[in-house]
Order: sequence, then structure tokens, then C-alpha cells
Amino acid sequence: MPVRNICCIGAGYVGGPTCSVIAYKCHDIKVTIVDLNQARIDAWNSDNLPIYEPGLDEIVFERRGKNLFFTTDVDGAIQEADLIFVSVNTPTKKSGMGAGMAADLAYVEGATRRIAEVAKSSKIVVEKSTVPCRTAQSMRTILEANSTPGIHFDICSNPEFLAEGTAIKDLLNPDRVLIGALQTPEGIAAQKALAEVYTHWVPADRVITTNLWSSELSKLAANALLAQRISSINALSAICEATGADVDEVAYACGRDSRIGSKFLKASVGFGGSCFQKDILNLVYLSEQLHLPEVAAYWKQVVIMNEYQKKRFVRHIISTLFNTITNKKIAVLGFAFKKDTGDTREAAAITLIKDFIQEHARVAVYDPKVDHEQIFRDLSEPGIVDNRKEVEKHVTICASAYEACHDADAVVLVTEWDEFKDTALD
Ligand SMILES: NC(=O)C1=CN([C@@H]2O[C@H](COP(=O)(O)OP(=O)(O)OC[C@H]3O[C@@H](n4cnc5c(N)ncnc54)[C@H](O)[C@@H]3O)[C@@H](O)[C@H]2O)C=CC1
Ligand SMILES: O=C(O)[C@H]1O[C@H](OP(=O)(O)OP(=O)(O)OC[C@H]2O[C@@H](n3ccc(=O)[nH]c3=O)[C@H](O)[C@@H]2O)[C@H](O)[C@@H](O)[C@@H]1O
Repeated sequence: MPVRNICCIGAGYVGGPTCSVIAYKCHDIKVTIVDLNQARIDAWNSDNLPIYEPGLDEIVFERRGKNLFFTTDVDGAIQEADLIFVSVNTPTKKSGMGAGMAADLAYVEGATRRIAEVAKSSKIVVEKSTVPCRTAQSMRTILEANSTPGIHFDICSNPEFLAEGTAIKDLLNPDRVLIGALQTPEGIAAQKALAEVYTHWVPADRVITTNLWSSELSKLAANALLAQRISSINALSAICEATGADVDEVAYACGRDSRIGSKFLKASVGFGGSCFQKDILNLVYLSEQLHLPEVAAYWKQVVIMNEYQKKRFVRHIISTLFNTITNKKIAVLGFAFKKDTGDTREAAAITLIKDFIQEHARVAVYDPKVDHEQIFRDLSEPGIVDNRKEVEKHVTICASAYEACHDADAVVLVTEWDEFKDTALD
């Protein structure tokens, strides 16, 4: 049976854009995106969408109210749907077993339990969130144990590979769509039904089907391999600085080898974003649980190198400014974790600025998209009394790059926003 009604649980950076694109490309499918967060849903229903992503507004504004809906009526949307994407957050656990490493699956479990409790007909449930390998097994156990008799659930894994800032481009023209399912007749039928949603616009040869566990692991593996390339080039950048080699030239020379390839070899102050670190730590935890300590140590080094790169950058600035930045003005251009997004999760700028504050510098920040309040929130460590005051004492948020750079002792270019390329400094 072709899919006619989709519900997406989680109206975040993945659920929002992904399911909006499905609605845009599949006019014969009704798509309802739900979230518990009323403010987020209100924003999706307004002129000011909660996420900045080039091309997103046009797509949402064209389909909203036709076959694309945003609501907090989670139960109603679950009941109507024949296919449900679970696209909720899976952050690193903050406490308990696996704290600081394992993925917190409480939101995935919460959404799965809700489906089991309220569904009145059989459904295909699709794991869209990034999860540890074999999570689909736990979801199946929950669904089977808690649902009404006679109702059947098929689970597919369909990890998302979009990158923020290019989400719409990535969704409209993906390198591949990955769909894993149990290799039973029902599992294969569910896999086919989901594949048919994507082949409304994605060439069939780009839709890859695998077993459930390969699909779940491929997502963690892809992010780990991408982050590993960045840590590799950043490690080489330290050697370049000590020898006079130029890391861009080294990256170019290596990238021209078609076996290596040129993408993801840009040396940086360290990767940020909500997923690379989280997903590698998730892989490290999985390796430890599987009693593979050497494998765990191998992947952990990618994160260790990333932290080293950020600290090395701060040390370099301080030593260049005669070993002290007390009372000196440091202009920080860019706060988001990369250009073309307002997302600041795990942004390198947060670590750098906190270090500058510790050194008693005056910091002037400018970012074209990040909300001022968000910057203060990110810089104020929770739980430390008066920390917010301390941050406000040291940090000024500016309305332009020129204002931030005026009379600065150092200009730190953290996020590669295009407008900085054209910013001429006196
Ligand atoms: N941000 C990104 O670029 C990418 C993220 N991912 C993965 O996708 C998943 C989602 O990530 P984001 O969209 O960035 O997270 P997000 O935090 O922006 O959005 C998740 C949303 O789910 C909602 N939610 C949580 N539990 C719920 C429930 N029981 N019922 C209804 N709504 C609920 C939250 O309120 C939140 O709005 C994560 O597993 C992440 O690792 C995968 C690829 C790219
Ligand atoms: O699972 C996810 O969340 C997503 O994670 C990344 O996407 P994203 O984090 O949005 O952005 P990237 O373009 O991968 O950049 C991540 C970080 O690496 C940095 N980076 C990237 C490329 C590079 O060559 N050098 C480098 O330092 C960026 O500046 C940024 O801080 C992956 O690219 C997506 O495929 C994946 O779906």
C-alpha cells in the first residue's frame, strides 16, 4: 500500500526540513510535523521559522496549509498516519550509566511509547534520529509490548545525512538515501513503501536498502569518518605551523589524489555542531560495551585531537599577544558552528571565548545570524552563580564585523561566513 499520510515526531533541524521537503515533492501525501514544544510549533506556523536554512522558507510557505501541517496534537497525528518518522533529539547522556558518552534515548523511548499507546491501526515506524546500533530492537519490544492487539508495527531505519546550512540542497539532491529493515516479507514491504516516498524525486539507484543494523551503524560510521578527516588535517596543521609547510597546500596536494578526495580537508579551529562529537562518543561507548577497547581508543582520539586543536588555537593567540590578553580586545567573527546556520551547538567559538574570559580579555562578538541572548546563554555555564554577570562584563555583542574589529588587538575568524571574505580591515 502506498504511503498517504506521514507524521513526523520532532520539529527540529532534521524533522522540520526533511518532512517539509517530502511534502514539497509529494503532493499526494499529507505530512504532519508534531512537537511537544508549543513555541517551536508556533514559529513553524509563523512567518519567522524557528530554523534558518537557505531555501527552507520558500518550501514551507508553498506547502503549509495544503499538505504540510505543524501541530502539537501528537496523538491525533499518530492516529491518522500510516508512516511515522521518529526524529527526536538523541543528545549525549549527562548523568547515569554512560554519562558523557552514550546517547540519551529517553526521547526516542518517549515517542515510541506514545505511538504504542495511541495507535489504533498498523503503522510503519521509521527511526530518523541518529541512534546506537540495535535501537530498533528496543523500539520493537516497546511497540509490541504496549500496543492494542491486532495492530502491527514495522520498523525501518532511515538515518539522515543532511548538513546544516545546506539542508535543503542535500535533501533535494541526496548522494544516497539509506533504508534498513528486517529482512522478513513484512520488513521488506515496509522498506519498499518508504523507498517509494523518496523515489518521488530521488533516482531509484540512490536509494540503498540494507538490513536494520547496517543502516543504524552506517550513520555513526559516516559521521565518524567525516570527523576523522577533519582531525587528521588539523593534526597536520600543527606540523605545518612548526615546519613552514602550508596546510591548505598540503590539503590541496593530498586531495588531488582521487583515492583521498578533496572534500572535508579544510583545517579549522576544530569541528563543532550537535552531532560529530556526540556520534563519535556514541561509537566509542558502543565499542566499549562490545569489549573492543582498542577500537574505542581509536575513535576517541578523533575527539581528543579536536579539543587539542581548540586549545592550541587559544595558546597561539595568547603567545602572539606577548603572553597576556588581560584587558586586550579580542574580536570574534562568527559564533555559529559553521556558516549559513544560526545553530551554536558545540560551536568552537564557545570554548574559545570561555578561555578568553578566563584570561580576562574583553571580547567583541559578531555573528550575522545568532541571536544575542543565545550567545549569552551559551557562554554562561549553568549552575555557576553570577557567571552570567561575569560573561556580560567581558563580552560585547556587536551589530557588524567592523564594530567588533574596531580597536581590537586581535581578530579571530571562527565561522567562515561569506560576508567576512569581503570585510576589509584598516
Ligand atoms: N541537526 C542535524 O543536522 C542532524 C541531526 N541528526 C539527528 O537527528 C535527530 C534530531 O536532531 P535535531 O533535529 O537536530 O534535534 P532538535 O533538538 O532540533 O529537534 C528534536 C525535537 O524533538 C522534540 N521532541 C522530543 N521528544 C518528543 C516527543 N516525545 N514528542 C514530540 N516531540 C518531541 C523536541 O521538542 C525537539 O523540538 C538527532 O538524533 C540527531 O543526531 C541527523 C542528521 C543531521
Ligand atoms: O549527523 C549530522 O548531524 C550531520 O553532521 C554533519 O553535518 P553538520 O554537523 O551539520 O555540518 P558539517 O558541514 O559536517 O560541519 C561540521 C563541522 O566540521 C567543520 N569542518 C567541516 C569540513 C572541513 O573540511 N573542516 C571543518 O572543520 C565545520 O566548520 C563544522 O564546525 C555531516 O556533514 C552530515 O552528513 C550529518 O548528517
